[in-house]
Amino acid sequence: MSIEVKNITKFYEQQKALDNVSFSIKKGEIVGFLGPNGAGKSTMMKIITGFVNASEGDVLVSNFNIETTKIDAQKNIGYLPEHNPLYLEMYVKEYLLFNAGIHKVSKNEVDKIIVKVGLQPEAHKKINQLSKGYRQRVGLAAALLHNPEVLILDEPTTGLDPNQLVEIRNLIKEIGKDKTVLFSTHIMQEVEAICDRVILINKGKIIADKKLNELRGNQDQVLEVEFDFKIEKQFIETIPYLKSADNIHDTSWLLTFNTTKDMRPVVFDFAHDNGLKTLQLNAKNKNLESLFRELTT
Ligand SMILES: Nc1ncnc2c1ncn2[C@@H]1O[C@H](COP(=O)(O)OP(=O)(O)OP(=O)(O)O)[C@@H](O)[C@H]1O
Repeated sequence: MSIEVKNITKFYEQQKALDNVSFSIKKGEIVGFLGPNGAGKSTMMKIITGFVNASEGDVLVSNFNIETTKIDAQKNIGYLPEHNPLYLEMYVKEYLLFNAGIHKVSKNEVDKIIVKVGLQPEAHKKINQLSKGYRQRVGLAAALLHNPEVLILDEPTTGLDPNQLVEIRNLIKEIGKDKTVLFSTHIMQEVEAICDRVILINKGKIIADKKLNELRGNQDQVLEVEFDFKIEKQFIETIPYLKSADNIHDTSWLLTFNTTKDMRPVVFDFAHDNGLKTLQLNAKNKNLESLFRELTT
């Protein structure tokens, strides 16, 4: 395992920010850490990276305990904190060389990282002359310099315009091909765009830890269908996998199925075989965004 979080609880004085949180992330996974404001995402990331101590529990990064073997653990971690603290008066390359010095990384590596994160066009500028998207690239470059196995990115896309957003998401996806990545966000679409697993946290507790397709697969399938004639409910109930059928009005029905199989062709054939015409047939499934809202409110 690249990251193992075992029964972490964190108190800030009386307030419990994390409540017995456990999860593990395998080498090479990109995991979205999703939750509303104040859920405990940043606190969890600060504990994983060793900047804050837990009140209870243990974290291992690349098998090193973050509290008892902090230096070894931190060698394996690249961290982009929430507000990406950069020295704004420094030139991009100067800043990265400064970081390279701290990690005892060669100048050569700095040039490679600049190319990797697409900073070449802006590398000659001062950091305070850069757009937010390019500042994020500088933060990412600094996090990647010592070639860590694990990347912890705290809301890396917050405040970016739509173009920069797509660029940074693609970059994270690209970097994630050979790193373990945990990144936080409160945007479900972002998780869908970048990763295949999501850990959902709310009020300090993990409320879901699933592959995205499992999350989707757990949902009932809901179809809204309109026929050209009024029919009896018991007639509709002969359709397989039907969980419930609600008559919205005269000839329109809301059908809920308990299967992942696409039921639209089945409903269409049912109508055809029984001399009915299908005037409308729409999938009404909740998207993951509304599922997230349901789980966290
Ligand atoms: N240093 C601190 N002292 C006291 N309370 C804190 C401290 N840092 C965080 N908290 C509290 O702990 C809870 C979790 O905060 P945290 O920043 O971890 O949430 P988050 O999920 O990262 O939120 P956001 O999405 O808004 O960044 C919040 O109620 C917050 O007010």
